[in-house]
Amino acid sequence: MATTADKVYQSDRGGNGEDTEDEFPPVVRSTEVILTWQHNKATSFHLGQLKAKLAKLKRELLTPSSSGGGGGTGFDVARTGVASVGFIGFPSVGKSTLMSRLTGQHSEAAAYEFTTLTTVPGQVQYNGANIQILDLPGIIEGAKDGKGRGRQVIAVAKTCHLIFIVLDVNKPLTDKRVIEAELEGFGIRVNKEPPNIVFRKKDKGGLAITNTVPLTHISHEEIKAVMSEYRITSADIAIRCDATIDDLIDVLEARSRSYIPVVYALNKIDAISIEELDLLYRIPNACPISSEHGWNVDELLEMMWEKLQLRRIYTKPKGKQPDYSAPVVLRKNACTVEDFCNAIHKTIVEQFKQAIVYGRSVKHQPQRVGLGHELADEDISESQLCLLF
Ligand SMILES: Nc1nc2c(ncn2[C@@H]2O[C@H](COP(=O)(O)OP(=O)(O)OP(=O)(O)O)[C@@H](O)[C@H]2O)c(=O)[nH]1
Ligand SMILES: [K+]
Ligand SMILES: [Mg+2]
Repeated sequence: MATTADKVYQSDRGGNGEDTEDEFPPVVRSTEVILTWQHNKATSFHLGQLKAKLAKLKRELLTPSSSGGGGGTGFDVARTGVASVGFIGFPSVGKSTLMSRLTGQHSEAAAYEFTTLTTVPGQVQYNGANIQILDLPGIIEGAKDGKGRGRQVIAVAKTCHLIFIVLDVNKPLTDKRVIEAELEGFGIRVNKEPPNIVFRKKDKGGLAITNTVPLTHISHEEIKAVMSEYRITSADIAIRCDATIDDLIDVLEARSRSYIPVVYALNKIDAISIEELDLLYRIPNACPISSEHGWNVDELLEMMWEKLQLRRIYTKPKGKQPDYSAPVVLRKNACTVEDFCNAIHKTIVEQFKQAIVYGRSVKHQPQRVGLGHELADEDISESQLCLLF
């Protein structure tokens, strides 16, 4: 009796010169399909399980208690301002030179590696907002795994609202990918939104997996494998994006993930040609600069402002013009009228009834709004006295 392999062999040889496709018996072809499918199913399950295992191990490695000093405590500094920006990069790319240039705060810069040995904080005022800048020691490849003091350095960056990845344009562009991988390995997600997956654990009822878009990267088998690795037997999993296994794991590991915007500061452009500079401008989220000469740092600050997505709220004394010189600056995820009140004084909310707001967040100019109302950038709110009526 001819085996499948025999038939494939015969078929490959093309029989009597006839069309190969026609000679292939339909029954064998469907067996082939099933075999491949079963193989993939097993592989998928395995892959899902392995990825989940790996993610769990990594998390344990990054938890300070089990890692022997993996936390950022040693390098952390007191936070000031409405947002903080951390500098990450290989040694001697010019982080400290940039720090001194942006903030006026001196941070030792020199031609030898590891000049900076601890976090150096500074501050920049931009659009009326105080923004903290953190110059950090250089990291090397393998930092996330404990090489050098990289883990403490990346742990500080993980608590920042924005990261500047500083790169030396005279070095290979592959350095960009290496640094990104270091951050990713530490649970930082670079210029990414959390995956659109709603996960709800339940006491019973098994796994209910739904998807609103076709899934091209992940099968239900893989999802089940990941869940089994996490010992989750009952849950609602609503997938609303073309998710990968890694996305699913990111949702399960949400507490150890930080979604942080990144700007690539491509430094030392004074050492390259105009043609090379042209190429650098094509890199997304990048800003070519020369820290030493102060070239294009204005554009870098503009990008910083854009990425931080801060909102300026101007106060307006009743019957007078708004005070445009000193806005109350709020972050996008904390910009309600309540946040605004708390930014002025904690006791305001207790007596609050309504606020009078002018600007893009309201339909009518002005409009009376409650504590939950979200304010937009450059809104005007009548002063605290008028909040109470
Ligand atoms: N040509 C040129 N050299 C620069 C520029 N910025 C910094 N440098 C030089 O690069 C060297 C390293 O600068 P640092 O600011 O100490 O670099 P760093 O990234 O803070 O280094 P570590 O703290 O050791 O990680 C110094 O010799 C600087 O003068 C620049 O824009 N152009
Ligand atoms: K240096
Ligand atoms: Mg330095």
